[in-house]
Amino acid sequence: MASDKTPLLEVEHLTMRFGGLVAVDDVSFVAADREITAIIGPNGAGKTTVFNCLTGFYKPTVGMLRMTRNGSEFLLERMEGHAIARVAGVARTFQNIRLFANMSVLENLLVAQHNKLQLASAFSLAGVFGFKGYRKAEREAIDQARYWLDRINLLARADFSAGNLPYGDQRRLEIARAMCTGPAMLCLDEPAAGLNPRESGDLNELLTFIRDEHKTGVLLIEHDMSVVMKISDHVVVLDYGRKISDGSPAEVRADPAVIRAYLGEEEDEDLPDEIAADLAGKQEAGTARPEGQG
Ligand SMILES: Nc1ncnc2c1ncn2[C@@H]1O[C@H](COP(=O)(O)OP(=O)(O)OP(=O)(O)O)[C@@H](O)[C@H]1O
Repeated sequence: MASDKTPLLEVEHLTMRFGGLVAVDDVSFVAADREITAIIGPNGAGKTTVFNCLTGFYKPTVGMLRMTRNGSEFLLERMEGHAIARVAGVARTFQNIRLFANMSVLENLLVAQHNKLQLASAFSLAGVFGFKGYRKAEREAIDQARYWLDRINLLARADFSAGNLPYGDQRRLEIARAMCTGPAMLCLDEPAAGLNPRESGDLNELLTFIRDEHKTGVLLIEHDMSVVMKISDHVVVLDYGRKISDGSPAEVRADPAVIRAYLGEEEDEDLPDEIAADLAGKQEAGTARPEGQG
């Protein structure tokens, strides 16, 4: 473990089997609070399965997932997905964009705050009668949405249909939507997929802002090494479901086990430096922008 900071998420001996296939095999790591932790690895390494276990999509076959929020501990493997999001404060985005394409940009951010508004409406009565508490909650939800739209430079397009935004803006709107839920940990599944270099730069800036200004832990699955190596505080590497490396970006980048996993090298402890340095470039070249986007 690379960091001595406060643990936010402790994953212990996580194993997920699908019949005879072991998608995640005895993986342990710690993601610290207020840090960006990246989970990387070749296709099929088990990264998304880890996310699915964390967010309640799957019940792990074995293992413990302990989340600490404001001094309270939550065992995620025992919780339902909605409680993981609402009580433990784990927010997530997916590999494919899941905005409400026909709703406006602003509405997408208000929908994310539905739980808060529902509580304030006493499950509809106070909302129907326009009670003060509800109106206040509604104003706060709009303020929160406007704050994040300003942050991602979409305030002027608040009334546009989300589905008509350029691809990179949609990606950042998804992150803003997740942040409107006030999470303790933000889980992002390949947020840089399909982004051009300028959009990747904007993404890096947004994620470091979330970490530094909102003191939120970020867990990131990412293939784009220009993003991973630039902004991560800590990198965990999976291959065939097993953890093969865990450390700072520099440590992981120079780890022969990681280079072998990515480049398919034979056992060789003396890999030349340029191959290690090449790792970033090769991964970048492999990232394709989805067809018809942006
Ligand atoms: N619901 C499922 N049922 C059966 N096998 C699954 C299921 N989900 C994932 N797998 C398998 O588990 C393995 C790990 O998949 P996973 O999607 O977690 O990998 P990944 O590292 O996220 O890959 P990628 O980078 O391609 O998204 C793969 O062999 C995949 O086919």
